Amino acid sequence: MAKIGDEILRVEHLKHYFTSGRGKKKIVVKAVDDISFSVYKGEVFSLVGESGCGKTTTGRAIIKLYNATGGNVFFHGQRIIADVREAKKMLKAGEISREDYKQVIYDKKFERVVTPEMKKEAKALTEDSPDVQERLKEFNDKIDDAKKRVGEAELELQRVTAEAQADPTNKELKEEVKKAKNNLVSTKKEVRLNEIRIKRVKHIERRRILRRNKDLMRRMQMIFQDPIASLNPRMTVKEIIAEGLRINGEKDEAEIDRRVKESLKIVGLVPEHAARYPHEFSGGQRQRIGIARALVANPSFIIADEPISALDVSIRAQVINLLNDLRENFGVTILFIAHDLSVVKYFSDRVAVMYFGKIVEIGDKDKIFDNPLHPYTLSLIDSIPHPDPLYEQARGEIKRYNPMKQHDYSVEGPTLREVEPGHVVLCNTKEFEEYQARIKANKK
Ligand SMILES: Nc1ncnc2c1ncn2[C@@H]1O[C@H](COP(=O)(O)OP(=O)(O)OP(=O)(O)O)[C@@H](O)[C@H]1O
Repeated sequence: MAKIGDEILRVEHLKHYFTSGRGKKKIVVKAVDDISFSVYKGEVFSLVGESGCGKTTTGRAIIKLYNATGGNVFFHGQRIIADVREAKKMLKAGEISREDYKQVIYDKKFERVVTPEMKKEAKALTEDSPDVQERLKEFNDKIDDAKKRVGEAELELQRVTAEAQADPTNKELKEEVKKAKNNLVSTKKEVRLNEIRIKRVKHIERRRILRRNKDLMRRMQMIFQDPIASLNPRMTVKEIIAEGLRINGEKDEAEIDRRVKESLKIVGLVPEHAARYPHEFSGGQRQRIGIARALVANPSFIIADEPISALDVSIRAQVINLLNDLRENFGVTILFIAHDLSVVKYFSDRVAVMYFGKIVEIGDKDKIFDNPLHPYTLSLIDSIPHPDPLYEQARGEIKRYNPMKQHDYSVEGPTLREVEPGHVVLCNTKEFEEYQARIKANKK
């Protein structure tokens, strides 16, 4: 098992709402409704839940294929999604300092820097940067000082020119005019020089921000559910895999070639495959191409959105084993989105269970599968088909989750609470006590 380490991703109160229609006909679908969790280096963290509960939307919001409605997301400690509205509320309520609020604004700009308006945003961000502000102030002060001296030099030149005109034979005065002219030119040059310095500082900062942002987001990659729809049929395998490298500025053809071949090899394909088109491959091979495309960027974190559900049962295990190898050999952390619980049980370290846009339970795989607490998790686990047909026949009807019947939130609503170390359940106080009693009884 790979060593599990520091927090690599932190999701705080993430929301994603889809809206359609206007006015009275406006419909809001709260696909992801205030979810929080962390993912640690080297682990496989699975998001499970029935179709439509918001798993895919969560993955897409994290990698910024969607613009999140609210919440914060940190990746390698850097905020990549920032909630300005929430921060404003917290500032008003005195819950955060003005400095913290400014940081959120700064991060919001950083977040947007990966969109098409990259350069524009980086420019705005540059002008806000405290370091840049300090340097710009230094140069602006120099410009102000030099401009003052330009004014003085102009007056001096006028004065000596008038004197020289009044006394045209005076050689000394002629010399003074020359000196005054030179002084004016060099002082003007000083102004110009500092203006250029300002431009350069801004330019360098802008480049630095863009690079930081690209480098960071490149470390997060996604593997999609449908390997057919997610590969451009008109591009060769090499072009598909190399696309990400080219977008990120790689121009060296030999290097591109080397990295494409390396990625193909890791996913079990051969270099000769690079010249072919996606339709020449089977479903499983196409998914391998999708994985190679993600891998070429050397990611630390992969969001695998139902990567095997569109594949033939016979090749699912191969793709899962490949993902497992990536984790073992390259320390890649995986957010695995799936509804096939038997795969999740085999493949995950920790599991989060989602129901209608909310997380209802998070815990180590063993806790979720052997000792589920939330009634929705119980019904989900209960619905896993058992390999023994006799057992299947005997177990009777699967208990369906019915939130209206199974909870009483009339007095107190639920919040996510830690019922035992590393095991969090959505519950109110009464349920919390029941769950704790159940854990105690199970331990006896
Ligand atoms: N582009 C969209 N526009 C409007 N509603 C959407 C959109 N995409 C998803 N939804 C809705 O958001 C909710 C969550 O969908 P999502 O695809 O995230 O769920 P899921 O758990 O990944 O489901 P599945 O396992 O079927 O992929 C669903 O009610 C879905 O209908």
